[in-house]
Amino acid sequence: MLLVGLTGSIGMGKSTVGEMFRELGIPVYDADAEIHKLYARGGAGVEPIRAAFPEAVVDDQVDRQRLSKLVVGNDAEIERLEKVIHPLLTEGRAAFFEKAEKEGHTLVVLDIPLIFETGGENKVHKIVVVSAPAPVQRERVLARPDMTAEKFEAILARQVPDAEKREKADFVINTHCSKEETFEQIKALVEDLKNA
Ligand SMILES: CC(C)(COP(=O)(O)OP(=O)(O)OC[C@H]1O[C@@H](n2cnc3c(N)ncnc32)[C@H](O)[C@@H]1O)[C@@H](O)C(=O)NCCC(=O)NCCS
Ligand SMILES: Nc1ncnc2c1ncn2[C@@H]1O[C@H](COP(=O)(O)OP(=O)(O)OP(=O)(O)O)[C@@H](O)[C@H]1O
Repeated sequence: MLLVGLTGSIGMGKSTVGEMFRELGIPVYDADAEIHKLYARGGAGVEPIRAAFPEAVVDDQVDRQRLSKLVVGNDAEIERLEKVIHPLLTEGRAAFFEKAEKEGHTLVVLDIPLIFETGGENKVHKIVVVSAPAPVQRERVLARPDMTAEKFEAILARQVPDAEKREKADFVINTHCSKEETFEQIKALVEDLKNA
């Protein structure tokens, strides 16, 4: 089974492109959605996080904002968090692969926002990076509710730069165009990958 990593910096169109793969019948594993499930009330991550970061759990669920304040920008604390979360993610991913294999899929997509930042690039066969010019990215992100220029700059500063992602990619999807045009790029890419 061919494992394709999908990534891109904030606002570049990763979620939109992930949906396009799904529309074409390709199973997509969404790392961020899995983390949300782990952190929700009753999720498998709540008690392990409570043990490691007691202040991050409120009302029996993980408060991402609080957790973020405790770990983001502190390498040692991020590492401590990853030691708790990554084994749980690995379990869920194994279940995803098993299901896809049973259903006869030969190609799956893993939507992993921080694939380069977390060393995930060695765990997939091909990497697709979604990209658009910086001013387009900025305009998209600043249009979101609760977003400020400061917040955007802080997130950008912690992500591997777009230029470096593009360099490391096997395929770059341009999202500075209509969604129809992006969908055409995805259809062509899927044909290429299936014939690879
Ligand atoms: C730290 C958490 C709570 C922050 O959540 P929040 O919703 O506030 O923001 P988001 O997820 O977009 O992350 C914001 C920024 O935090 C930094 N960051 C988050 N996780 C990591 C990490 N594992 N390594 C390095 N930087 C990280 C990045 O700079 C990122 O851009 C969350 O990202 C988390 O639980 N991360 C641990 C799980 C993980 O390794 N995720 C990576 C994707 S698979
Ligand atoms: N051709 C295109 N392809 C993809 N997205 C597009 C395109 N044209 C406009 N957009 C818009 O750009 C925005 C990209 O948002 P999306 O949530 O897909 O990005 P993301 O990379 O997943 O962001 P984040 O990293 O914050 O999760 C959306 O509002 C989408 O409608």
